[in-house]
Amino acid sequence: MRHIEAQRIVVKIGTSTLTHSNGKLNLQAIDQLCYSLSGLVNDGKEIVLVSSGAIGVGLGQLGIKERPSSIPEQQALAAIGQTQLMTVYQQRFSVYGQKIGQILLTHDVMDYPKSRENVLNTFENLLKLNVIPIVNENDTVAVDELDHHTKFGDNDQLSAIVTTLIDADLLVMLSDIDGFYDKNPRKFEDAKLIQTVNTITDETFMKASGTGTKFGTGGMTTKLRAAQKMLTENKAMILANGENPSVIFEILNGKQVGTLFVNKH
Ligand SMILES: Nc1ncnc2c1ncn2[C@@H]1O[C@H](COP(=O)(O)OP(=O)(O)O)[C@@H](O)[C@H]1O
Ligand SMILES: N[C@@H](CCC(=O)OP(=O)(O)O)C(=O)O
Repeated sequence: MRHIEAQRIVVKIGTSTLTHSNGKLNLQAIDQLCYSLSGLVNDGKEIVLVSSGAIGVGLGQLGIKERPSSIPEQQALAAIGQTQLMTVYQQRFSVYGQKIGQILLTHDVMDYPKSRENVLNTFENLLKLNVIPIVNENDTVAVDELDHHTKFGDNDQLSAIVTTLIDADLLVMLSDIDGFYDKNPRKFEDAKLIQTVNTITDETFMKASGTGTKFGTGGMTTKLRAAQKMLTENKAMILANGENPSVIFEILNGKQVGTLFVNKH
């Protein structure tokens, strides 16, 4: 058993968990996610959801099989997919009487004190109202250019930024894999799950590689960067399989699932 005490929790869910490999929405996962998070709010927890999926859902809607490589095309798909994604969240959360709000952010939100303050105020007020803020990167304005501090398409690190900004106790990262392994389990059958990570070094990064599906973006590397930020902030992160998002209840009950990234005390 693990001792997990968390009141304010950020949950990040990736495209590969929200969509099937044919590009269609994984309604079972989405429904279970909405049910679980609503249940936690009813139990008095403060929950923020960082949800990817805009580009993946946009692809599915247009019936496009491959993710285009150009940023403008991806941005257009995100604009299409984000509204569909929020519509589905709105429908599914409302079944459980749960209200939601949308927050679109860029990675540089922490760099500008006024933006930071305004975003934080929005989060605090939504949480006070028992609303679940649903965050995604503002894909339309985010670009990967040297004159701009943002990096397009990395919600793993964005979720770590949000966790830090709102001073949450725990970041739960739901992916399409059971946790962090000593090598990529999709390539190596003998890969072993690591249950706890206390420090992240270059050696840790050597164990990580790219994405598991054609819709995921950062692979394990961006998840490790997020975990690294959490350890620097003395916060905890759990990486677990989001196939059944109700796994969050097991996590909060201290069951040994996924990989826990935490500083040694
Ligand atoms: N050491 C590792 N342990 C676990 N997964 C790894 C590792 N190295 C690479 N991966 C890959 O990272 C993938 C998860 O990242 P990604 O596809 O970006 O998912 P998401 O859409 O949830 O962000 C896994 O499916 C796996 O293929
Ligand atoms: N903002 C993008 C997601 C970027 C991203 O980090 O995706 P993922 O690797 O699936 O978590 C979108 O909504 O499609």
